Amino acid sequence: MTPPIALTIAGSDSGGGAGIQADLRTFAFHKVHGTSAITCITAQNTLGVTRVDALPPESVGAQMEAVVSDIGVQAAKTGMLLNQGIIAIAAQSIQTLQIPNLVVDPVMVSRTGAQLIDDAAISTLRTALIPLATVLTPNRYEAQILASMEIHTLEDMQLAAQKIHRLGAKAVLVKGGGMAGNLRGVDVWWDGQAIEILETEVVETTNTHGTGCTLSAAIAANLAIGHNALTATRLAKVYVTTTLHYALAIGKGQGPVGHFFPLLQPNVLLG
Ligand SMILES: Nc1ncnc2c1ncn2[C@@H]1O[C@H](COP(=O)(O)OP(=O)(O)O)[C@@H](O)[C@H]1O
Ligand SMILES: Cc1ncc(COP(=O)(O)O)c(N)n1
Repeated sequence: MTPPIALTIAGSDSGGGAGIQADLRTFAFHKVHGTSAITCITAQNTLGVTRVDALPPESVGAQMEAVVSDIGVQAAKTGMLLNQGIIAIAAQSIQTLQIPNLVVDPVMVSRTGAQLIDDAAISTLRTALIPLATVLTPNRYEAQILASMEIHTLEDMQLAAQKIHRLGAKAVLVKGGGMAGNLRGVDVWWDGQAIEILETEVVETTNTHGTGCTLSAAIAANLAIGHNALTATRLAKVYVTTTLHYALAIGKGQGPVGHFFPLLQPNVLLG
């Protein structure tokens, strides 16, 4: 068996809900072999992040080189890259290793609005990494920074997607999880030709930890399988909505989305 192969370049979430843990689980449930280049280690649970340790940028570059030179990848995604040095080496390695199909989740601001990386890192993300993206997936707050505008309405999401597209990504998906009301289930796609509104039902749960990581990993998995970028994104949106329906009520805070639904029928594996 020779499965499709995807690479996640992202941070570790000790609580298992987001970061590389969510990415590898998402790849597996798409029958895609997951590989990883770990950028940082967070001490994290459902209540928040208590500590972050970055890996040296050279370590991130070496992990990418090791995976691609031997195993090869059909798609990659980036998640929490943390600092300017890691962003620069990730961007450089993506080019020299000629990684096709890149999903950039520009992890900069949490859903609560807290900025996670400094201004120098945001600048390198903008100029070095975003232009390499096949699909760029900012949340509401990241889109506000990248488009230099406030986002309150569906029209604002559309305008922001168009403005951000000028940074050089092939397609931009402005995600609606941080919006109000029904817009929480709406993402806006712009690829320079057509606006597409990707809408699913809103799932009423506070257990939404890992939605962004899961979405971008699912897009990368679908690209590795061979879907075009818009189809890959539509399928990923349905996948993340399903994981919200099966979200895990664990911990004292915001629990993670749940990926086990294909295993819940009797007679699958141990049943
Ligand atoms: N309550 C919800 N119901 C349905 N879809 C949601 C909900 N919250 C987030 N999503 C979806 O999850 C994906 C991730 O979006 P978002 O939560 O905005 O990203 P991030 O985790 O980066 O802040 C998007 O496709 C968004 O539409
Ligand atoms: C290591 C790591 N990477 C990314 C996120 C963002 O998570 P979300 O998918 O909820 O936006 C996180 N909380 N931790």
